[in-house]
Amino acid sequence: MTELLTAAQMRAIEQAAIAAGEVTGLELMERAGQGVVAAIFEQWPELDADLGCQAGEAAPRPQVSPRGISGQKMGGEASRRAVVLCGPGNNGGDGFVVARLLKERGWDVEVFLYGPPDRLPPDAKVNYERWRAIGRVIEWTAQQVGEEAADLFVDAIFGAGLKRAPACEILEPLTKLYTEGKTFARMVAIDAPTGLCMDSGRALCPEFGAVWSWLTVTFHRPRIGHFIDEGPSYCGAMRTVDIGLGGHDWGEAARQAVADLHRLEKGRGMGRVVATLMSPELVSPYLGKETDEHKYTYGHALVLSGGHGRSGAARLAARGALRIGAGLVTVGAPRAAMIENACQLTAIMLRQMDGADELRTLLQDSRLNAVCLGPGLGLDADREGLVLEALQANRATVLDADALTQFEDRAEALFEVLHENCVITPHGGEFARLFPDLAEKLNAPATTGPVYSKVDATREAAKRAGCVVLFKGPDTVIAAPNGLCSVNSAHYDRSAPWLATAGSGDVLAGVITGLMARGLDPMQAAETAAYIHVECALNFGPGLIAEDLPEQIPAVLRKLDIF
Ligand SMILES: NC(=O)C1=CN([C@@H]2O[C@H](COP(=O)(O)OP(=O)(O)OC[C@H]3O[C@@H](n4cnc5c(N)ncnc54)[C@H](O)[C@@H]3O)[C@@H](O)[C@H]2O)[C@@H](O)CC1
Ligand SMILES: Nc1ncnc2c1ncn2[C@@H]1O[C@H](COP(=O)(O)OP(=O)(O)O)[C@@H](O)[C@H]1O
Ligand SMILES: [K+]
Repeated sequence: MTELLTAAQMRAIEQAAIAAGEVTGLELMERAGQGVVAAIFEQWPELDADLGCQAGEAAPRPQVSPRGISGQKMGGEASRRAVVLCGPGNNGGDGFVVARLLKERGWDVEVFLYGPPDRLPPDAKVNYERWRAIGRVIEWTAQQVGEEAADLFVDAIFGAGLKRAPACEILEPLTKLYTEGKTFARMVAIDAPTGLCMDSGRALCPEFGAVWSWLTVTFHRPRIGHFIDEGPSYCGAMRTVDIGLGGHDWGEAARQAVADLHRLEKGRGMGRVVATLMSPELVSPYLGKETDEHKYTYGHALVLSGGHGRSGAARLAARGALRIGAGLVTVGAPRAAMIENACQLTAIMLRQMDGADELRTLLQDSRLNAVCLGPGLGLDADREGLVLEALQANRATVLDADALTQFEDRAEALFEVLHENCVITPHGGEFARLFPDLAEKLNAPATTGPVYSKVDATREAAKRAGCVVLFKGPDTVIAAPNGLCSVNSAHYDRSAPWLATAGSGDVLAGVITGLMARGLDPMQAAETAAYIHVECALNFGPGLIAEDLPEQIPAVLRKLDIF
């Protein structure tokens, strides 16, 4: 399990290990530098002379292309030359270690320092001196940095200590190098690209953003900002290096802290629960079916259809619910949409259902244990009654799309009736309709950190709504009212841009509904569905349309070893 930490939590873990005498700061810095160098050669093996690669060989295309620009062939003349850009703190200290280790491997290394050497913190100062014994340090000038060329650039300017937007004289020359294609070769960020808030994934400098990197190497555990918002675009590819802090099981400690809501609210200190990064181990292990059971064991999901010509979204959701293993799935359609639904449904059942009264009658059947409303539902006045009726019936309920938009400007009315067995699944626009103040905070320009993040916003929304909120995107954030939070990332090796297709969210809503029909609690259903949804997209690959998603579920389940 991967816990995503805040910068403050990471600092606390380091300090605890140092205070306990397990390790010194200097040792951690040395391991960090070693880890960065190892990660560089893992990412670009052609740079490792020991592997016999030729100097000046072309760099492979990075896994993620900042701003979509693909990797470029680098100049051969300047091969094995590194430019290490050091800042005034311990991030700079890591940079001096990297410079020394590269020099020891025969590299030509140029080191720039931003800030006066006599103000470096102690560990960084030691490594500055060690470097000075073998190489020179050039005082930072924007002009000189902007003229550099190298096989490898190392961003060791700011990491976890970043408090405000870096000065223009730092970011401007790096932007110049980037736009001129010089850092296309290889730019590696230590801990984080300079300028990126590690808690939020937001860049602090409105003019220059943060440093576009091809590889970011962080330590112990990734931070939240590596996985949400703009973070992944700036980070390029991600590697997390073990620096020997493994004894601190922060993940478990953080989960226990959930019980203490007072501590949760204290803000960004030690008590704040971290988010979890979704991974296969966190997918519910209870998705298989047992030999002796029958269909009603696995629940009966009801998906409400929109009117004539608007019923496709409900069928997508229903298909998702059935494929994930709900025992039975019924589409409830208004009279006008009965024929089109009947023509296209087979294993999924169909019931005519016009209006809230008929929904109430239908839900007298207690076996209908999960309801999905929203996909294609429409915004007619009577739709609100359907949503309220479904919520009053106290079933596991998933609200998406129109069921959320319906309550724009009247979100409080919805929050009053939402209950703890609900999941709401807004995309950015729907989130802003229900939580305009949170969306405003999230989108407000920020120049000082830590910045209010998508994790903060989703957790606050869940608390306010009193149910699980799944805030969609390539960085889907899922939060429960008790503060539990996870991030389902479709970045790095899980990049799934083909999910940006009409109807994919409808399938997700259906899969969550199917899982809740099967008895999963709302948080687990939302997390599991979000993970499987991205896996389906990855399994299918390019050309994906929403109809393909449910059809990938069997293969994804097999891959997860679920039978
Ligand atoms: N001993 C340790 O605790 C370890 C620290 N490590 C490294 O240390 C880094 C954190 O070091 P620091 O806490 O010294 O912080 P940084 O090196 O990230 O920042 C240096 C200092 O710059 C100042 N600053 C912040 N924003 C600024 C701005 N916009 N303009 C000018 N100055 C600004 C702050 O006072 C900050 O303390 C990590 O990112 C990691 O790279 C690693 O070596 C692992 C071990
Ligand atoms: N670039 C992307 N990478 C990965 N997932 C994405 C991307 N864009 C959208 N998604 C996912 O696709 C789904 C889109 O849902 P939504 O916006 O509700 O679309 P629709 O209403 O058309 O179904 C969400 O699950 C979202 O997380
Ligand atoms: K950095």
